[in-house]
Amino acid sequence: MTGGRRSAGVTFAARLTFADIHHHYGARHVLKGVSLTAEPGEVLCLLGPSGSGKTTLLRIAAGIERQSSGRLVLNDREISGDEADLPPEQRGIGLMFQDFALFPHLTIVDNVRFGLTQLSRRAGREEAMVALDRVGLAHHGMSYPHLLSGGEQQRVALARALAPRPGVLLMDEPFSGLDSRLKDSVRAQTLAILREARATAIVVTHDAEEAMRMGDRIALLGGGELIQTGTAEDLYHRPANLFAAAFFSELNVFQARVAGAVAVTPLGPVAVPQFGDGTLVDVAIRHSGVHIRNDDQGLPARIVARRFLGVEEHMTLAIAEGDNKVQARVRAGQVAPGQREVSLELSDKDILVFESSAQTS
Ligand SMILES: Nc1ncnc2c1ncn2[C@@H]1O[C@H](COP(=O)(O)OP(=O)(O)OP(=O)(O)O)[C@@H](O)[C@H]1O
Repeated sequence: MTGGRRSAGVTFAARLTFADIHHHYGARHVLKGVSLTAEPGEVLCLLGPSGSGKTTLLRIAAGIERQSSGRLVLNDREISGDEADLPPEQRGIGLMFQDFALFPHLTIVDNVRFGLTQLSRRAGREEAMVALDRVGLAHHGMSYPHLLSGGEQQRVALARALAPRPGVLLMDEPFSGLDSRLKDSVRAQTLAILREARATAIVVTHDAEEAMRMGDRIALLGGGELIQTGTAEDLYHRPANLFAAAFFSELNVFQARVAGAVAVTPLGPVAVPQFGDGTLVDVAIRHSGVHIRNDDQGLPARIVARRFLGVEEHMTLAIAEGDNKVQARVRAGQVAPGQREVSLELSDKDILVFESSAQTS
């Protein structure tokens, strides 16, 4: 091996392309034509609710599951499709499971060596130590898993997955087993290690905030379809539809029919020049976009419920006219404890309008 310890263990990041992947479990169509590319060296977060097909897509990439149709291409080489179907160990793709379970009876270094079966025992141990060094745990090589904290065990699992230097590393909910206080620091460490190893990583999560914290890009899956791919900013500011918007923000949603380029909602009229008259639209207003004014010049409303959340308060408000309720997140302390009547205004940037999928007439 050439190079010193600090530069050792760098992977040759690969590009992985999913081309029109379909998958069925019996009669259930769980992936419906997913086309997606993870670029070399990027961290791509695969985000979606439970059952959207995230794990199935990873299993297909790893070669544990064979897709019903579609191709997988690593760099320019088909690894699964009409021409080829390489077994998992020949794909150069690493997989780190949700329950990163380590073998309790093996030392840490032997746990990491486990994925290096093609090497001699001695070379395997050396490579395992390089991988442990990368995650800052070389000094624990001769320990056993139960002596390590949850965060350290997670890093051992990461070292094990990186040790064979996969071109692409797949991680299925890698932080779900950690308690919430540990999660932030382990996530930051993992990201730093992935960057240093220059690995291409696909990270599955159902947590939009986690995807925003980790991903260079995010691919949002819903019902087996790819809904939208982009940066966190793209998905937050320009969601493709109501599903994507609701994944990234808490929303008040009102349905309205456009008349004269305006949609009238209980919170007032919203200009919608992009929609023709008669179009049924969903007007989504972020909870964080409903503000309490310091004067009485806005829309009158009454506080029905309020919950203190530290920096913010979550409020349920009844609009004076009609029987509508809206949710708002406001700065804590802005409204006096006993105050009931308030005046509302909206920030334009927190109003998102989509053609309604429920096109009833
Ligand atoms: N082996 C299987 N046999 C039959 N159906 C399956 C199998 N594995 C998954 N499914 C179904 O396929 C769909 C997609 O599952 P998948 O585990 O890929 O979703 P997911 O987005 O990873 O969900 P989660 O976040 O809950 O793990 C689900 O409806 C699931 O019930």
